[in-house]
Amino acid sequence: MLKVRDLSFAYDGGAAVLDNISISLHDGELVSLVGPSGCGKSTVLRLVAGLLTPIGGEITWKTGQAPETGFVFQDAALMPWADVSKNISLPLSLRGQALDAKRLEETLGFVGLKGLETRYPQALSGGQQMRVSIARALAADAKLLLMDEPFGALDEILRFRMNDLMLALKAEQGWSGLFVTHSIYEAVYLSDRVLVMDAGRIAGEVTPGLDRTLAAADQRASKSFIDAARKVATILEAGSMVDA
Ligand SMILES: Nc1ncnc2c1ncn2[C@@H]1O[C@H](COP(=O)(O)OP(=O)(O)OP(=O)(O)O)[C@@H](O)[C@H]1O
Repeated sequence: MLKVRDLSFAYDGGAAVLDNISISLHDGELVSLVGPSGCGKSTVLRLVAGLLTPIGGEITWKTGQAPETGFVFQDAALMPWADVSKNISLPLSLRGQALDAKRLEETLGFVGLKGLETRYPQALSGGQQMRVSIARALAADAKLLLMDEPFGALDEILRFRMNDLMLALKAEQGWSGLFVTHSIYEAVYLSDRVLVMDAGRIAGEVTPGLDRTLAAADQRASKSFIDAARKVATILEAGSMVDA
């Protein structure tokens, strides 16, 4: 779907924040970027989203142009004046399109929000708000999700549930995703591949190869999971600590 080749970037003529980064993302794949604070993870997402222009290298798409893309951030960033339905249809409304009732119903079902369509954000729990944010990203038939620490502010129990929701949605809908996280375990649990970043470069890559037929708790206790987490941790330990 996406090839990032020898990408370099600096903010406002300053020192390089990314140094010759190369990443590929295949159709239907979820790839995580994990690394210490300040190593450049969010900058990669911003470049892929076209919000920043690289100073070197290139980003190319299989189809010649970026696919329909959805964004999910740590802050659910819902509009307080709009109910759940209106928040979910907002990206399409901004493009002058309407979200048809069937698609809205389907999307609410995917994220377990049926019955809450007329609630306002302030009357939703943190997990429900995050579900609205995910539904909003998916409602416009996104083929690519760019996710920046989406579950970083949630407690661990809710975070586990949201991880399972993402896996179920991906299996059902087949989108691809780039997922930024500080959590080694979240990266391993969710990803087809984990890219370990350190100080503006890719320091290593780990393919967890988990058996997706296992139940969540068994998955997290499986040898593949523990081995993959150890490999990611070892690469991180060998790197420098940006901002430490
Ligand atoms: N708008 C900006 N202007 C100048 N420098 C920036 C800007 N945004 C980020 N940086 C710097 O670029 C570097 C990479 O930042 P980035 O946000 O991509 O890192 P990150 O790995 O996502 O960090 P975190 O995990 O803390 O969110 C950091 O040194 C940061 O201070």
